[in-house]
Amino acid sequence: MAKTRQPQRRLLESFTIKGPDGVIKPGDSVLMKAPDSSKQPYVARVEEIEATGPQASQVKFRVRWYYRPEESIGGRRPFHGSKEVFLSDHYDLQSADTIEGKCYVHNCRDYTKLRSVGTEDYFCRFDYKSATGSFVPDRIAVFCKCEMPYNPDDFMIQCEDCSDWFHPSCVRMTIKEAKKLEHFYCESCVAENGKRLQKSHGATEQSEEKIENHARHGPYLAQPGQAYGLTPSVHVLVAATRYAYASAAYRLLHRAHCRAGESVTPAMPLLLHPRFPSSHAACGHRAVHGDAWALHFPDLHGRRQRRINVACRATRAREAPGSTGAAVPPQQTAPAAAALAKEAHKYFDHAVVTVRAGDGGHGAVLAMPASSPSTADAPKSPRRRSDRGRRSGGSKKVSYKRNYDGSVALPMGGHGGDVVVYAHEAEETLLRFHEKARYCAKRGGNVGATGTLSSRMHNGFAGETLRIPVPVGTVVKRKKGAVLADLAHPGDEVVVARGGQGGISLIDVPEYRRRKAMALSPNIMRDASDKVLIHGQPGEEVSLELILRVVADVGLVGLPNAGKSTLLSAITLARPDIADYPFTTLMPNLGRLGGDPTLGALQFSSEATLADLPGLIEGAHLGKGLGRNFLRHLRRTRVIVHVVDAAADDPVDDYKIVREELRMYNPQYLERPYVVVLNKIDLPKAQDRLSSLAFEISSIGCEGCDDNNTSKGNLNGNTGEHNTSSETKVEGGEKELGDYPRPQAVVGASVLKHIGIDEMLKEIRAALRKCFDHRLPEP
Ligand SMILES: Nc1nc2c(ncn2[C@@H]2O[C@H](COP(=O)(O)OP(=O)(O)OP(=O)(O)O)[C@@H](O)[C@H]2O)c(=O)[nH]1
Ligand SMILES: [Mg+2]
Repeated sequence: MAKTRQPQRRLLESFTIKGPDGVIKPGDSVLMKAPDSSKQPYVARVEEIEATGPQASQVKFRVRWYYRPEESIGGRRPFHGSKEVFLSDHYDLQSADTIEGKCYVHNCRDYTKLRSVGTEDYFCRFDYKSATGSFVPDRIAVFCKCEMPYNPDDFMIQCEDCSDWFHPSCVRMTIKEAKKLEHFYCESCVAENGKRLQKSHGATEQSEEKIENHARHGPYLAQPGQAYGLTPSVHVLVAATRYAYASAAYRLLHRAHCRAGESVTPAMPLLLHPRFPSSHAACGHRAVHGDAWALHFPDLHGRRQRRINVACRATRAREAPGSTGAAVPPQQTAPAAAALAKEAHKYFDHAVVTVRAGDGGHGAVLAMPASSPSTADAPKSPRRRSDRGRRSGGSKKVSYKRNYDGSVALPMGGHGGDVVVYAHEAEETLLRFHEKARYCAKRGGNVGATGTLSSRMHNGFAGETLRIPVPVGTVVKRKKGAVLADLAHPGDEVVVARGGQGGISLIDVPEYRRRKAMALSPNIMRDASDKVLIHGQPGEEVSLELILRVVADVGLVGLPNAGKSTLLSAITLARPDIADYPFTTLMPNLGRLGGDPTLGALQFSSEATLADLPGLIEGAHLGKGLGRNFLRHLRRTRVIVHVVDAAADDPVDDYKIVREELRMYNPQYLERPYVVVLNKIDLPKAQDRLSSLAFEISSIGCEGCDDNNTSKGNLNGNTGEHNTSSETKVEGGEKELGDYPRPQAVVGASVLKHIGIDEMLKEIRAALRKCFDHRLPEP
């Protein structure tokens, strides 16, 4: 039998087809006719050109197919571009007749730089394994807060600060609006802005630090007329970033030395408290808008005198009254004013924060694995013929996790993290919430985005709950809304924002396999609108108001310098600042009073927490001095202790001033049991008039009306209070001071010299016991 000779095969360097740019070489990309003319042509890369004869029909192309997203297992995903193709490991031999023309497959970066994208332009960023449906690389960088891989078809905007990219819809903008933007800053950069503003003053930071150090190591008594020369730029910076500092100092000056009509002069001594810069000292104080003035004080070692020119919310420059050149030039005050307007007051007991729970993680569109029995039903297409054998090889039944009803349990995106606020004993103030006012919990994890359904597939991990500690006694409420919780005890907590639910996963199956797949799971992807199901739900975002009410049984009140802090330090282990100038105490100090050993423990044990409040002055209820900010802290106290300086000019008047301020702020404070301590009786002036003072004070008030005072009063800290959203002043009661109960006791003491302490403690404990008595149910 004659042998048939195989035609000799030779490789060509190029082959020319009809049309412009018709020379095709190995490595070029080509479009190849689909068997169905209504379909898009296939894209392939030419590997070799071989010819078995001179005719065109005898030329064959060895090609490597590019897959379109629709043709891949798992199908098109939201981040796939319309011109995206994947370079597969699927090789084929195709006749030269099937080539339609040349095309260009760019890498992703070059593609995004194209000025115009023609019909023959494509891009490729993944290699694709057609047998398993896996991609190389299997992970790519994600952008935007929705954590989507980049889709070149989607318009995105870039934050000028952090350089992150965002979809306009994810930052609540339309594409049109986004295109109009000249500058864009993302939310987190805007929130950080305050800090950045300060950092931008790098050149002057050192001077500022010195000033802060100086203030921290005070107090200092400045000498008049001496100046420390800071450059003009520094003093503007001081005005811009140290508002609390400046205005607090100003207030002291004003309080101590200025009467109506007088103005601040540089000849006045000035006291600076170490805690001014970081404390709430300036809260409630409103220096005259546009005022500029000079502060004089020695440096840390007392060697040099410094002068800082400051402007308080200076919208216009004006010469400091009687100052030695303290006027702030207008061109320098303008930026300062802008910065000042942005700077918030720093209340230690009030803060507004925004919290955002984590978004739910995304589910995924999963493909049935190749080993699924239904794969055998795939239609026969010329280009898939070559790898059919490989894919249908495994007919082993795959076991999946199943729900109770027998359907396949598909993995879900992780739940977004909740936000919880809880009371923690280690926290003392809300000051840190002025530094950082936005808190975000973590989002849930996504289900593997390029996954194929397998029995080992897990749910996305749940976002961690964000737990925010606040001081015990903090009231958490929605901003301008309802109270969510009163965290009065350590460990109390409230969930303020709930994380979003994770998205579900879907099985993506072609039409011909759908019926079988439906039997497997109810989550069969039908159309593009199902995307919503796979996206995790957004986490809640709420603005919260945090209001701290000190939790104390006994409140110490009195004029500045009366000796409240000294009293606290004498009977508890607390060590508050004590000094012979007004407003030494700027924040309430707490101390724990031990139980009375003679009483035994349990309910009549007189263990109690004492709060030493900053000094009250006349007009405190209207915001004068520091007092009004702290009157709210009496809300939870059961007993009030009035500390009166018995050596003062008019102690009775001092006592009445404080009582009147309490009445004007909240008349119910006057209904609580109270003890008056006539302090400083070690001084001869006080000793001489002690008995007359005690008589006079104990006769202020009505007899007999104190029997029911504790029941009306706030025994548990809330009863009968005006429980409004913020601390509301109860305007003027009908009653006069004389209509309220008399003191439980008036005791003379010298807390400094430890005279009369025992008697004073006995009276305080008796008053506390009285409260407990009223709390007990009737026998
Ligand atoms: N002689 C005498 N001086 C006292 C006595 N108690 C307090 N002082 C002095 O009074 C001054 C003021 O004391 P503080 O305890 O700081 O007064 P305060 O009421 O807490 O003052 P503010 O915090 O400013 O409201 C200090 O110099 C104390 O030494 C006392 O019993 N006798
Ligand atoms: Mg004090």
